[in-house]
Amino acid sequence: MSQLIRAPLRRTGWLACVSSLAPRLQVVVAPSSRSLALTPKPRHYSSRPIETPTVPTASEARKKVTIQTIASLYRKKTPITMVTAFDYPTGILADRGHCDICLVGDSLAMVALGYDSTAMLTVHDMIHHSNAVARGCTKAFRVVDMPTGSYQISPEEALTNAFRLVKEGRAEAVKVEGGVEIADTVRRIVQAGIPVMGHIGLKPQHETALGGFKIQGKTAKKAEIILQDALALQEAGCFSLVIECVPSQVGETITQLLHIPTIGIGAGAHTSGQVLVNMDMLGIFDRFVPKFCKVYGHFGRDMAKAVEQYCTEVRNGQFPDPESHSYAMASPKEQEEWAAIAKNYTRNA
Ligand SMILES: Nc1nc(=O)c2c([nH]1)NC[C@@H]1CN(c3ccc(C(=O)N[C@@H](CCC(=O)O)C(=O)O)cc3)CN21
Ligand SMILES: CC(C)C(=O)C(=O)O
Repeated sequence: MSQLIRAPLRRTGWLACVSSLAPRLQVVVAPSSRSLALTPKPRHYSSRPIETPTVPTASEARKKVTIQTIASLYRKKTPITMVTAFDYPTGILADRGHCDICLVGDSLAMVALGYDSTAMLTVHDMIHHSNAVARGCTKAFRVVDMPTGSYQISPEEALTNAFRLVKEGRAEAVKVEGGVEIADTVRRIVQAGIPVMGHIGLKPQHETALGGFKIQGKTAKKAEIILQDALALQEAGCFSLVIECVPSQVGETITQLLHIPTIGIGAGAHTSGQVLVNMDMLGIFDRFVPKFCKVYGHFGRDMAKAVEQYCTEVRNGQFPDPESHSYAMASPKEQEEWAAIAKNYTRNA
């Protein structure tokens, strides 16, 4: 036991979980080589635990969020929380933050891949990112954006691509932007058993047609078109709708007129839930910050500071520390022998 887990003095964070599992795994004494191969071996980490644990244990214990959980939160008028994720660590973050829904949004094109818009993303890109998120996010309900061009050609092609996101990308639901014009497509996907989230108001995939990321529904007539889109998507079977960048009154009234939950982003305080892009609310993406976004931490700045400090310490010899960040030979005797061996070698010019 002591050889397998060299218990550090401070057992915190993930290492605490690993070492607390170890005794249970250890009592399995393998009677044959076959079962030996099946016995899970505790992993040995010689690294120290991180100083500040990031795992509140209660979060690990929380139940899987399903589509019924979402419906139940909506019935109880409990605000529904959604945050975006695009890879393994941000998927973990969605779970540890106790988010109900984790959205693999196509905003990842801008915040994770550095594109100027979401237009260039492919189904393959979304599968790649969604899979990484699914490895980190196992509790929140995972919704994956269908990239532009993957659902507009025909309902058949949309269904094929939705199934790819489910089968290859482990999506639990897909999200599509649009209204009346995509209702048949939504119906087709829903009938095949894949939950669909709609997205109305500002549709970032229509950016060039709209002339930019602009507030939608500022006049009563334009707000009514958004309402009609909402009703068409509800009718087609969407389990929920994102409403983006509309006046609060529009977000509120549409929410009141629907019997499915609305998730707002820049749609005021009276939608059934809220969503933000992770890198915006963490203060990491700073190419632009939409007015609707609240920045909850300045991690971009802090991360840059940390990398800068590391470089400074390497340059001035402070890192690595000869004790805490370095390894020793097996014994002083081995060390002496190694020095003696090294003397037999000369440096090539
Ligand atoms: N980082 C990031 N955050 C997002 O929320 C986001 C993306 N990327 N990419 C895809 C879409 C684009 N979105 C955006 C982007 C910018 C604004 C924005 O700056 N809007 C103006 C409104 C201007 C007006 O019409 O008056 C604002 O001032 O908030 C809004 C939504 C939302 N999505
Ligand atoms: C802005 C949110 C709702 C989204 O669709 C995305 O992240 O792509």
